[in-house]
Amino acid sequence: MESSFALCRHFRRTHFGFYRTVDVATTEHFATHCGTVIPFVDLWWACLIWTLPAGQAKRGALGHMQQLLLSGRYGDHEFRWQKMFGPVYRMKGCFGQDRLMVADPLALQTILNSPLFVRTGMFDILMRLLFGEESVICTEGRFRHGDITRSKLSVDVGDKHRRIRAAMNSGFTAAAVRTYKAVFEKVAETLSEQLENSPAGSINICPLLSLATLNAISEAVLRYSTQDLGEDFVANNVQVVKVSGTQSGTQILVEALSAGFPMWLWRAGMALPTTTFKIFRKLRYLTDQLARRIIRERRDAATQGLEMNDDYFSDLLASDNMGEDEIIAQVGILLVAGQETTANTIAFALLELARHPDFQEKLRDEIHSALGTSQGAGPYDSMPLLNALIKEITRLYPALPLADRVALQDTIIPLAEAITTSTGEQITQIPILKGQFVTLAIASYQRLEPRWGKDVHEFNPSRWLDGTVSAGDAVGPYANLLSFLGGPHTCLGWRFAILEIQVILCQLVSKFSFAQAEGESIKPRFLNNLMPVVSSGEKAVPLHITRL
Ligand code: HEM
Repeated sequence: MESSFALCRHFRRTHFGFYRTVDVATTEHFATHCGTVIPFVDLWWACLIWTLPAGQAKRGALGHMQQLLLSGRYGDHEFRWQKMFGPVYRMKGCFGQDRLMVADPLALQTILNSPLFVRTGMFDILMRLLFGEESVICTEGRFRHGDITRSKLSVDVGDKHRRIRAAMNSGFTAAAVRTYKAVFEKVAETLSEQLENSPAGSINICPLLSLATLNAISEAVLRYSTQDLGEDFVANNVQVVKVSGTQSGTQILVEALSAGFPMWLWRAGMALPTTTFKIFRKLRYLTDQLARRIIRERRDAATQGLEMNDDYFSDLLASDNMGEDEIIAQVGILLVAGQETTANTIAFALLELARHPDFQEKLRDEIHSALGTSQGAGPYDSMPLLNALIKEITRLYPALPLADRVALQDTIIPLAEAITTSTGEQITQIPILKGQFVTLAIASYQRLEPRWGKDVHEFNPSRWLDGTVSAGDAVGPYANLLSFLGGPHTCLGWRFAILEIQVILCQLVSKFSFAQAEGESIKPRFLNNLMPVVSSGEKAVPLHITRL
């Protein structure tokens, strides 16, 4: 450890001239993360920020966040910085905060698997407010001096996460997910009918996909159709999706300032009568009611001796691995985590198919011959073009292109490849000081030329078939990508999402042809999720869809 501290001091002197050691005790006050943005408008801070002289002062306060989060197309600046500075570099967050951008695979793997790095910032707060402290995504505990000691954080809380994850995993193993195939096929059929009945002209496929993916999770995991969820639930869900997809410089600054607020203040803030908070409060209320209803029904069925075969919630209740409150807390995260992420992935896939009609045609041929011989679990995993397409979309459009972490103590992270520092020195490991903010640059990692090929910014599914992609270490669970993250918090539903995407794409491409709507430029933007946005700033993928 001695040498690592020496290296830290050396690194700090040479490369972080003015870098400040943030004491763990004060980490929270520096938790001014802006990597994920939600439209909370804290009135006091908003007023204060609006009083900043427009233009330069605001841009100065935003640091590099302006370019990182507000560029016309996600990655315009970030991918250029990576080209200029390599896979690890320093940048300025809001109000002069030092941030380390990390896209090196070994460094990412180390951080994701280390208890010394915890999630921080608005994303974390949002998850706690929406789903509660018992939900699997929040069981890590928020790092607050006085609340929790460092050893407690890494041992007790890690144990709780492991226990809940293990119990929840029963519905997301490869075998369990295969049983959802019929549900996905039914969802894809409903979607096809909706497309057939849509008026002629271009159709924005995003709202239909959002409903389809909500339907898939609800049917597969809860055994409820969207009708069973109720109109109120579905309408509020549409609102949640809408309010989550906005962003501005003021919002980023407000969030940067308020991300360090204690949770009790945030919870109290949830009572404010703003539109956003009302929608979020309703989501919590409705998911809580829904969860209680499900548990009541399952308990009643058990009392009456009714068999509930392959029912996820009956299994959770029977297993005794989670308390009732813990089970209730998982309903919201399950419904929300897999909805927009999956819907946007399918929307980007259809968009790229519309942009590449030749590939679309070849894929259609593959689907027709594979589905003609379909047996049992279906041929989805053995369709090369389909899977190359899904991997390529997942690479280019990760739902979460950035994730923020803070270091709980001084440590060293190794690099897969040496980097050259500002002083010309070559280093193969980076000393990290406690309190350092680290951004996991997921989208940048997925555009590293040595790993994915020279044309990393192009849509080229063939890279997955012709040996261009280098095997490398297993960083994430799927195709070495980090779109489903990695480490203990790897997406619980990644297999579910892949099968759902396979089934929906197969049905749609076999029945319809997709072409771009003229004159519309669609770009990926990061508004909580990476999403397709049209020139008006709205989330949309308008396509000409023709029944074959
Ligand atoms: C293309 C679709 C999807 C993508 C790209 C995706 C991505 C992610 C990512 C990046 C995380 C980590 C978030 C973090 O810890 O900061 C995550 C976590 C999670 N995802 Fe997904 N997800 C997808 C679909 C799904 C589906 C369909 C479900 C469930 C049915 C699901 C359930 C979850 C849950 C429960 C977690 C929390 C896991 C934990 O903290 O242990 N996801 N997902």
